[in-house]
Amino acid sequence: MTALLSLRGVKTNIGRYHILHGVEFDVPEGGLTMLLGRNGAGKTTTLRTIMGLWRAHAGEIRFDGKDITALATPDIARLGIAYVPESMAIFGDLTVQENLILAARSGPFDQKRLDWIFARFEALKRFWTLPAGHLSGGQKQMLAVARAIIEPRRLLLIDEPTKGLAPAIIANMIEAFRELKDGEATLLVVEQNFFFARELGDNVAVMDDGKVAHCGGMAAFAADTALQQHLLGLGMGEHQ
Ligand SMILES: Nc1ncnc2c1ncn2[C@@H]1O[C@H](COP(=O)(O)OP(=O)(O)OP(=O)(O)O)[C@@H](O)[C@H]1O
Repeated sequence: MTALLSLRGVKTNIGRYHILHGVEFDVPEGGLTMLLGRNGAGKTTTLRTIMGLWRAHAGEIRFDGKDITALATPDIARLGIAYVPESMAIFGDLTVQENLILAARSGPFDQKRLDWIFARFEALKRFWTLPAGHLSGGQKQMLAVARAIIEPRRLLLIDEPTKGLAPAIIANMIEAFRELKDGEATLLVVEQNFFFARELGDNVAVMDDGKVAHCGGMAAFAADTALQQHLLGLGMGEHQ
């Protein structure tokens, strides 16, 4: 399978701290790659570096064969890459509707797509005209994901989408991500919820101390409790 995104020898410093020490992995086109690792391993920094929000000072990031390492964030977004940060990038003073209007950059909503989002994240329909700042944490998370998928994207970078979500909404998110990855998009998802990771991941890259320590298929990783113990501290079956 060809790689839609590939990182080679990526090093990122934040101020005087060396955070990424030569990150290397591929995200195959189509399907979902899970980026796992202990707290502080460098997962968020990796997503931010791909998006140009931190600058890689060494190495190379290629998207669809093009070197994007030195591009500015808006130019990276224009190539069809969307990023949902852990801190939920939504506008609290604007309504749910206005948040989605701003995210739909190419014009009016595709009603079929909006209905598909409403079917999975019903609260967004219910609170359509409410300022987003009034939503619960989980509902804000739904809105942040909805903003990223309101238009078709080639690659979605999503940081901990299930954080603070009730199990029923996690099930809807699994369904939405499964449909996206089987259809138009490739996904790279940081996740701590191992049930979600195992359910959805086709591939996995596991970070440890600013590097990728393991990458491969999710099925093999999910079956290897010794490797999980070594890289994550706990087996995936122990986290539910
Ligand atoms: N703005 C910053 N200034 C200094 N150090 C930072 C900054 N942001 C992150 N770091 C450090 O970089 C390292 C990697 O952080 P990062 O957020 O990428 O890890 P993570 O794997 O996403 O962790 P978590 O699972 O806890 O979110 C950590 O040691 C963190 O303290």
